[in-house]
Amino acid sequence: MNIIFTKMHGLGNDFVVINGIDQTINLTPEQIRFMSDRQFGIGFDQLLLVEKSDVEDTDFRYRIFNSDGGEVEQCGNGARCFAHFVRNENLTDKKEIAVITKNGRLILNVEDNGNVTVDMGAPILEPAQIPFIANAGNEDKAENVQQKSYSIQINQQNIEIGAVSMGNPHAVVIVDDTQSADVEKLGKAIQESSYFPNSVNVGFMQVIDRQNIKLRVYERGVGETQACGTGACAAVVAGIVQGLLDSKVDVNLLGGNLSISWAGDTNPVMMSGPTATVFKGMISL
Ligand SMILES: N[C@@H](CCC[C@H](N)C(=O)O)C(=O)O
Repeated sequence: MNIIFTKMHGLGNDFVVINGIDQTINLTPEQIRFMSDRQFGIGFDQLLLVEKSDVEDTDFRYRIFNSDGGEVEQCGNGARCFAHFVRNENLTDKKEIAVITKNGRLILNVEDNGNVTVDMGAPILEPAQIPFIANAGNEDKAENVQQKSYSIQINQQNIEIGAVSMGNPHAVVIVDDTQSADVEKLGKAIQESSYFPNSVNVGFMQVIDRQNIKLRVYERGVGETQACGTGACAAVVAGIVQGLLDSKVDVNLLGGNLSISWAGDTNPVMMSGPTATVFKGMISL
């Protein structure tokens, strides 16, 4: 099988994007893992598959696979790349594009300056829906009820986290300095803990001031990436809930900056940022 793909990235979070409307694509997790390999394959953090939508008032279906081959609910940087991809492939000429993901509906807006603003929907803070088990392994502790932050036990240490779903699960740890944070060791330990039954993306946030944060993210199914769009949204939501941030925040990730805003409650989180197309290619499987 020959597959035509486009390599894209959003702030260095890189993707292989495949037009599954003009090509018949059925990939196994093994094939995705092979393609994601940076030595033996193409190399990417996520594979994005564009399909026709069977949902009313929605232009496309947008499927997301991590480099470990697992299909996931949401990808913020990917959504921005997706918007440019469907326009570049002449699949649409719309500037406002509605897509359905495993998690629900997203609205993408291609701005005149080329940036894409995504309505990421309202964040979910209710533990059971993230899913997050606040009292895992210690059922006599406080119940699994919504709090501003939670203390969890990781490697015999108490770690304070914010827990947020942006369609996919996120834990947010506040650190003094993202540069010296033990992103891989702590990220992996939180991911593997019984607090998050579906695993979790772990963000390490340094609050610079009320409108600026630095963020590194250890992603589920990938490891540390240069940027994570849903991670940026989750970190800003966690910071706002804890009273540390204003409603509009610049998020400085390893690969560059995203602008995130949230007016609280059931309002949607808005994410704005750039995308880039790197090359087009064909792979034979
Ligand atoms: N890089 C993404 C998130 C991709 C999915 C994530 N690794 C998960 O498993 O939930 C983004 O930009 O949001």
